Amino acid sequence: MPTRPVLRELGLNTGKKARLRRILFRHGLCNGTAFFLPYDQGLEHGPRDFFANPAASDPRFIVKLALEGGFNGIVTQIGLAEKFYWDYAGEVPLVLKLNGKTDIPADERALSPVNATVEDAVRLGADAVGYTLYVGTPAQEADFEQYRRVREDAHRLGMPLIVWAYPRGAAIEAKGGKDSFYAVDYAARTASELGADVVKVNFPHPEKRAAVPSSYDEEFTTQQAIDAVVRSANRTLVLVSGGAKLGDEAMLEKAHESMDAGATGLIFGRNVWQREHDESLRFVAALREILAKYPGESE
Ligand SMILES: O=C(CO)COP(=O)(O)O
Repeated sequence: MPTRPVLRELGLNTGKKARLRRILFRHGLCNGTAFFLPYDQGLEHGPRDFFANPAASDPRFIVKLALEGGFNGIVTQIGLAEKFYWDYAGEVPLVLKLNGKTDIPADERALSPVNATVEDAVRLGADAVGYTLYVGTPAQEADFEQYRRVREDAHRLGMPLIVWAYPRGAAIEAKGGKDSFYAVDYAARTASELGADVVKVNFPHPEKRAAVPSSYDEEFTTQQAIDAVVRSANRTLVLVSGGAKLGDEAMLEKAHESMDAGATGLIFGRNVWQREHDESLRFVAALREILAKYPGESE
């Protein structure tokens, strides 16, 4: 079983360490695990994601949920951070997403353009920045180059860098798809090799296979698959994403398996906020009970 890396093993400079500690421990409010509330789906998927709970289209609904649910941070694009974070600045850590795109064009040549800078994140009082890296698309080369500049700025300004490592494109589809074990494992390794402090991955599905024989053909359990993904990320902290809304039992099971594998935490959006406020908080409390079993070290 892989072990979860601790802060001193991550090669952080002082600013990154200070900010990551603020996120993971929140001055004693949190236990060294991470539970993020992402809120960039309005850009990435469009307002249809709010149909299930129209109240969630208001960013204030999300920040209230983040505060009452004891989240380690919220994730937004710059427009919402500029207009809504002022009221809550310093109360809940902000992760500023630096790139993003709509889902209107097809994914095949996916490249998520940068629309904000690490300097913006510093000005807004953010404790981390997020970058979506599409692994395996024909635009990968340009993506790596764009990413390199963000990584350099994040290092210079002491800002933790969280990489949304998303396998995409026809080559990935041929090898089992974006949430196959192959694709998620490769994406985790890529983010680690390219210097991410934290990587966000989808939960791997070992039953999704390539059409042609591959090294991922053996029968793997989901636990073995997520163990391997965390091992591939090595000294990059792993966050496991929620994805489209599933049954609560399935989500709690996913959370258990991820934490057992050595993940640092969870980043669940739609599964949390596509329901009314009290119902969200009940679900969050069940997830927090799981995270409470995996306290981390502060050094
Ligand atoms: O990280 C995420 C979006 O940025 C994950 O969001 P979902 O849980 O809604 O898939």
